[in-house]
Amino acid sequence: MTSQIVLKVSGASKRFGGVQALSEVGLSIERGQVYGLIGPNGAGKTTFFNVITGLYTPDGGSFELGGQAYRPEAVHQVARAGIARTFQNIRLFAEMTALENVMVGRHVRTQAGLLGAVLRTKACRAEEAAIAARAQELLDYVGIGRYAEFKARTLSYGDQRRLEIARALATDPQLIALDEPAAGMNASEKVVLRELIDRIRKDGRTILLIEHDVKLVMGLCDRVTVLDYGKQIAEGTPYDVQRNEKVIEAYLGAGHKNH
Ligand SMILES: Nc1ncnc2c1ncn2[C@@H]1O[C@H](COP(=O)(O)OP(=O)(O)OP(=O)(O)O)[C@@H](O)[C@H]1O
Repeated sequence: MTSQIVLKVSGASKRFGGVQALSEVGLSIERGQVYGLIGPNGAGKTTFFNVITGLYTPDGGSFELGGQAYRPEAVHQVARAGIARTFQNIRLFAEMTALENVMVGRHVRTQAGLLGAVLRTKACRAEEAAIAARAQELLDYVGIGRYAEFKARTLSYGDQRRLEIARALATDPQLIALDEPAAGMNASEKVVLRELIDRIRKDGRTILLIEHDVKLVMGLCDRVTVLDYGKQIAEGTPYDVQRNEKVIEAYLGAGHKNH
């Protein structure tokens, strides 16, 4: 039976010199949930993402994905284990087309070896065609299918963010981690983004989200963890955390620049 808990993290810690960026942070995300990670600037949200996706080596903690222990030691291992992510500062291949960007994501899940690719074997060509077809489907799914042949850098900001989501979906992840997907979007782009995240959830995916737009978080998330100075100060439904005194203090307290 597949586990109902997609991601389980306990005691995740990470220190940078004198800064305890993460201090014993733990959370469990159930299949089909949209889970929010919020907190003021410098709270440790990006560090948490970087730790679970293998970009930073944690100082401590245990990590399970789909009921299996995994060690977040390298980005490609984590991608294979089943976490895909987007970045706060969009990271696309600017000179490649939208379709090619998504095809790169899909290659995580394919078999053809380097030799096959070089020799252009029949099996390899068939696989490549299937990858392209699936990539086009994903571009259609996120609403930018008509830009398949456009270079990534020529797309609008909102469309580049959608392209990153399509690329993440291409790896068929157990968990999709979105790092500030609404950053820099205007109000109408946010509405479309919200619909897209809702659709991804309805289609059975599980989503972890860092987001500063409180309205978006409160409207979309099933549960929320709040970090402050690397510590987890609250966990619960959006309704509950909004009323939590520690959370109110963290956002309103001195020393933080609020969004
Ligand atoms: N690579 C690094 N080297 C040194 N310190 C770092 C590094 N990454 C993060 N930090 C520090 O760790 C703390 C947490 O930073 P982090 O970026 O995780 O916060 P955040 O919640 O994502 O903030 P923001 O909302 O501004 O993106 C901060 O004090 C930051 O300066």
